[in-house]
Amino acid sequence: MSTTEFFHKYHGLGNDFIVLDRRQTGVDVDAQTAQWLCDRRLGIGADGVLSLLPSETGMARMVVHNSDGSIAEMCGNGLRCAVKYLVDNSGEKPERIDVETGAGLLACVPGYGADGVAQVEISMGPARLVEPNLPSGATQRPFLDEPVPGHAGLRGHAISMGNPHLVLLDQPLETASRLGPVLERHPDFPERTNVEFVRVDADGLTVVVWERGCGLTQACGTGACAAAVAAVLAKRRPAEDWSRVRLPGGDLFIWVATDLSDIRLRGPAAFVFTGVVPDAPGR
Ligand SMILES: N[C@@H](CCC[C@H](N)C(=O)O)C(=O)O
Repeated sequence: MSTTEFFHKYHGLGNDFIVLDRRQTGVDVDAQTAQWLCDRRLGIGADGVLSLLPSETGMARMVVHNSDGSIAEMCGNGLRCAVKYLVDNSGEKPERIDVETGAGLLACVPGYGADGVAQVEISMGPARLVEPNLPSGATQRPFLDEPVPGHAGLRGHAISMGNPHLVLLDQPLETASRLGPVLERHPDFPERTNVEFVRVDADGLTVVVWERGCGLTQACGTGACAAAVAAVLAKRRPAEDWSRVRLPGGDLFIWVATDLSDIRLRGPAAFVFTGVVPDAPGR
């Protein structure tokens, strides 16, 4: 006998997610189910599934599945959506909540509007330059403004926000759909990578992201953070100041500590609809 489970659809600047509140059972979805739920023709449709699981240190532990079923260590837009779900359904208006993620326990400060949480500022933790999921994992040497092996003329910064990013500064944004899928699977990134195509503007950045496990998205929070970190390291944007990051779905605001020990992300989160999780085909 199948039991009724509700899903909750949210988005952050058009980067959309299915939230499953599994704090009672503690059971995550499997890769195949996540892939099917995200399918825009055969399932509910989303860029990812956010499973909210019990946590001893935070209000929940968030596990992120990309639309291809793979697990991501972290998701900035997804975390803002998870915070909106958790707070709006708590009956309280806390000044801050903590959520456990693959990038650590992260502090989230909700901003309230007429319909509950309207935006969230997250302390995303440090940007990491030497990590097992980056090229630096093999060399123990940061990969910053280096030629991308096998791609003449391309230079990149490899930055982890928990999840891996290859940031290409001054790379024409329209090359994202052609180069993104190839670079996502670059052999120097052992766990594949997200890829940011970045234009540096006078007052901020314009970014298109090819996301690992989902392709082009309307916005990517960790991608915006990685792009801002690369721009600070390249001395193209100031540290310790808010930068506007323009994405296809709208704007995020990013703050980078000089020593990269704290990166902050601010942006909106919106509720779309709730429904009953359908039975999987063939069940
Ligand atoms: N859209 C997200 C990132 C989601 C995970 C990413 N595709 C990965 O595999 O690392 C964000 O807003 O950060």
